[in-house]
Amino acid sequence: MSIQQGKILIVDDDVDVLRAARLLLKRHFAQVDFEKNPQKIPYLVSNFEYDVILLDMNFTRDLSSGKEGFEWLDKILDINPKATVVLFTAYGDVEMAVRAIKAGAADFVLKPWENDKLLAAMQTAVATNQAKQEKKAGGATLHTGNVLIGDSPAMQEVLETVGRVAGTDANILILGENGTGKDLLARHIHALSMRKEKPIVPVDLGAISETLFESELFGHVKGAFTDARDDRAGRFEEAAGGTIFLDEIGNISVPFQAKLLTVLQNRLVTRVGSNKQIPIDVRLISATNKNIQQLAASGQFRQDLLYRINTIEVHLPPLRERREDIVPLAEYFLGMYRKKYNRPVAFLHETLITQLENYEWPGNIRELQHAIERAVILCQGKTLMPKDVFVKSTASSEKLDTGFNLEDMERNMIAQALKQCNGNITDAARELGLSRAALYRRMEKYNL
Ligand SMILES: Nc1ncnc2c1ncn2[C@@H]1O[C@H](COP(=O)(O)OP(=O)(O)OP(=O)(O)O)[C@@H](O)[C@H]1O
Repeated sequence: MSIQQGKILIVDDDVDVLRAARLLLKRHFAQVDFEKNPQKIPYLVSNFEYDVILLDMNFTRDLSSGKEGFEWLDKILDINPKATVVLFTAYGDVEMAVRAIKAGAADFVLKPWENDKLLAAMQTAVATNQAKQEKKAGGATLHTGNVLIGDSPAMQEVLETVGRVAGTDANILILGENGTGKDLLARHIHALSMRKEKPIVPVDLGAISETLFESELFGHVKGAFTDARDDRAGRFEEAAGGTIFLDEIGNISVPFQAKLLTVLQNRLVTRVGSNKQIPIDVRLISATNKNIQQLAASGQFRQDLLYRINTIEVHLPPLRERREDIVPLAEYFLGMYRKKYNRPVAFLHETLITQLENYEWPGNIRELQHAIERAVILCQGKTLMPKDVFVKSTASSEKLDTGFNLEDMERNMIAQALKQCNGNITDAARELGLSRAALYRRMEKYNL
């Protein structure tokens, strides 16, 4: 028996499954980590590189539809679009397998599993992932690269401010519309700080349910509630020595604002179900796309919490207010995706440049990035033309007359939800019952 190179993460809330799968896989792969709490997935996937993630489809919240597995799959692919995920389920059927593969999973294994089958699926997945990585080694940057482009005067001002404060421990609040680069800027600040050797732990507060809020942020002890089978550290403890990035902070309810404020004031957390106070050592960066001053003025956001988190306030301007960055960003994404997809295209046509510069980019850099990615895939020649980037949507006009079309209906519902929520992604995702990542992927698919 030989040990294959490969780093595997197993996520399953059934400890027996974890133990048995790990025992089997450990005999064949160099490293096998396991985690029983799916809420840890974003942290693990952001901070460690796994060749394959073996993901349970059915966690305690919902025992058979696999919905939770699909949501976690979406999240993983949002953090790392190149991740290789194999889904694991006791309730699987062919239909679910097909949906899983369509949603981006590499494979599907049924529980109870046959050792040979699980092993074969994992070996293939590891090999596929390693081939993908070798291709990438030609120099292509990750989908969500860490390069921050910003030569415009507006961005230079932002970068100058963060350059001055990154090395201090000051709390920073980043304000900006969806897709302006708040997450990227938070990582940039962390990378410039004295805490850079320690983790940055992102927490999407818009995606955490009220019931999980406290246990997620502050941790819990065994027996604190029905599913608390072990002691677990919260995100504040995980970020020890590093940075905690509280994204979508404008979304939390007033009672939780009070709890967060107490933790930030006392710099102590108490795990749910315990009365022991644990000191925390973190740098706090928060972000929101909401008008937080207005929320504070109307009583929806506590003024004292706002004072606590916005020692330094950084406004990330929308792309339409830094038009000088549009072409450098477009060129950067062009280079990144031509390598990723191995396409011949290398130039932006002059007319396209003018159109890119004049467009309003309501979805900001994320919209530009998706538009260029799609165009690179579609473009046949060496020069990207306006028609490659500004594709007219055909979904409703061409297909509806053939009768009901599921894709058209989905597209229309998403468009309506976005309109109703004034383009706010978090609110629209909630209305539609989707994760933000899933909504982004569909917006990209339907060119919305
Ligand atoms: N200045 C930049 N240079 C290069 N890439 C950028 C820049 N700003 C943003 N991006 C890219 O654009 C995409 C969106 O950025 P990011 O996720 O940081 O935005 P955000 O403001 O946090 O969005 P949201 O509010 O929707 O969560 C990411 O893929 C990011 O890497």
